[in-house]
Amino acid sequence: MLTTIIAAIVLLSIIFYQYFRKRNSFFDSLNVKGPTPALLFGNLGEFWGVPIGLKIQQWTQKYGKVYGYYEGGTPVLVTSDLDILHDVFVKQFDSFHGRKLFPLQPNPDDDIMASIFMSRGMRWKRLRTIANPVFSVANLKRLLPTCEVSVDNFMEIMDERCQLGKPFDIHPYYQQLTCDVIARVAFGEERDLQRDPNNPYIELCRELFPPNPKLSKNIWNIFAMILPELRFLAQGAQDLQHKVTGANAWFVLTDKITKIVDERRLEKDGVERNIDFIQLFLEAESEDAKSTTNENKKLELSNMKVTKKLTTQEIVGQLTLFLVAGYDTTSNSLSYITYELATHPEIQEKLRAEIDEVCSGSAEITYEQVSKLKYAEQVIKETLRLYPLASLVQARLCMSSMEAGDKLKQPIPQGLTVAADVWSVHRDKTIWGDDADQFRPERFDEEVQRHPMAWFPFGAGPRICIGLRFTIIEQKIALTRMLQRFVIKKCAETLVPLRLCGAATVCPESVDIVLEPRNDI
Ligand code: HEM
Repeated sequence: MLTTIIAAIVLLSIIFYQYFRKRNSFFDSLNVKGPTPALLFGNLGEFWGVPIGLKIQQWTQKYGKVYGYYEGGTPVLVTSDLDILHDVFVKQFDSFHGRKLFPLQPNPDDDIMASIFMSRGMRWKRLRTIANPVFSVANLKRLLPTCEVSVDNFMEIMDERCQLGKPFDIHPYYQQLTCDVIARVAFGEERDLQRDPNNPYIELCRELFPPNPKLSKNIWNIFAMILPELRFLAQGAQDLQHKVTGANAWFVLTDKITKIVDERRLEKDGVERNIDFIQLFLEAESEDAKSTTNENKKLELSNMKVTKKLTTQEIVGQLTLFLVAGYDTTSNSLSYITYELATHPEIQEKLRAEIDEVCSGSAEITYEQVSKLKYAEQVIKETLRLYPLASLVQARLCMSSMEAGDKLKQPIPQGLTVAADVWSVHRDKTIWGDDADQFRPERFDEEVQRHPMAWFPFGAGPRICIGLRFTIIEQKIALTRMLQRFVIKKCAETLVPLRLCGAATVCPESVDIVLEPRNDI
């Protein structure tokens, strides 16, 4: 009996060992280099304590512009080659319309709440076609006054911080601001959430973007990464855990937002409201859930017709995503900008001069004024060049085997994830010059012709960030009000250089500054 058990254990060990070895030789078979994977974990262990985007950048320095690593059992091809990136994100979109799959995410093809972000194929096309007009110039103009209300409330808080005259970390305040803005424009929130200790969203949002994710919270995630074939077991275990300990932040948020959408539906006609995303989505709503089924196959964008209808669950899915996407990215961007302005007083002065010239004397900021803030736009672009904070999501799943770029010797196989190393591209001296690591917004002023993939903090191609114009407006309004009133100063507590952390996005550990009132007005 004992001998049989030992023999079985030995046999199983040999089978597992062979299986993991074969799995870890995927890139060898494609003749693609990369960091050596550990038998079970692949290269997961190397992400410990380092944001993934930055680890990938370090590997690029070692292995070059195309290499592969293993996220547990999932091989990921990384590239910073501009032509391959252009093929994957733009030219060959029909073969790369799916995003990288996260280990425990619901199946994007049949999740009834799938957002634009997660969906793919026909379903993505349909959701994107419906959501695009929400961010049209006409709607952005209508949303601008709502944004201003939030920024005015934010300025009151900043006034108080200024009067205290003490250093403080501005990042959590920007998080409150962007959460408030998106809650107003997405689902018509009217309370000032920035001062509300019971803000129903902020802690949930923070939970979804922890600066230093704890292993214990992600145990099922890690299990699913190591054994993707058994992810259904991890999924079941996680569901059970949620039943016992309470749902995770995403589901709590979707519950809250479902209630808001339901209440709005019951609202009588004629209630006066600022325009918001719910309103815009409800106009495109339908009960026809069947119209959402996806055909996860090669897209033929040019021949595709889409039904302009949304189900209630889809509305909730989109709103939850907008809240989460709009909150974290924009607050990080504003924090990085504040750091750069504090450490580059001459750039801050130049930006202030532009703001004074374009916006002086007007109580409200108009869309036309925002559009004239060219230097502000350069400051935002340069910040996002140095800190492409959302690089993790700049990846695609190859939906059908495809040749990409001239430098790959064989087609990219179906099912392989291709990730962009945006940090390396954005700091590449051959693209940006010897001062690539310096903060110099003027570089976006020059008439230099660059490759279309040289700067892409918002992604590229048909799946480029839908909130791009919205976030630029929001950031310009916040910067305008800040510089109209204060001088942002670095202080002994300012971490120079910044320490970066984060998981889903790369964020500054803290941005400690002092606000001084302007003495020239
Ligand atoms: C500084 C601010 C922001 C940055 C850096 C950023 C960055 C990105 C990136 C890199 C992507 C992936 C693009 C790709 O895969 O090619 C993305 C997608 C997306 N973003 Fe943003 N984003 C920002 C703000 C926002 C805001 C304010 C919203 C909504 C209000 C938003 C909504 C979305 C959505 C819905 C997608 C998915 C688009 C699709 O798959 O079709 N983002 N964003």
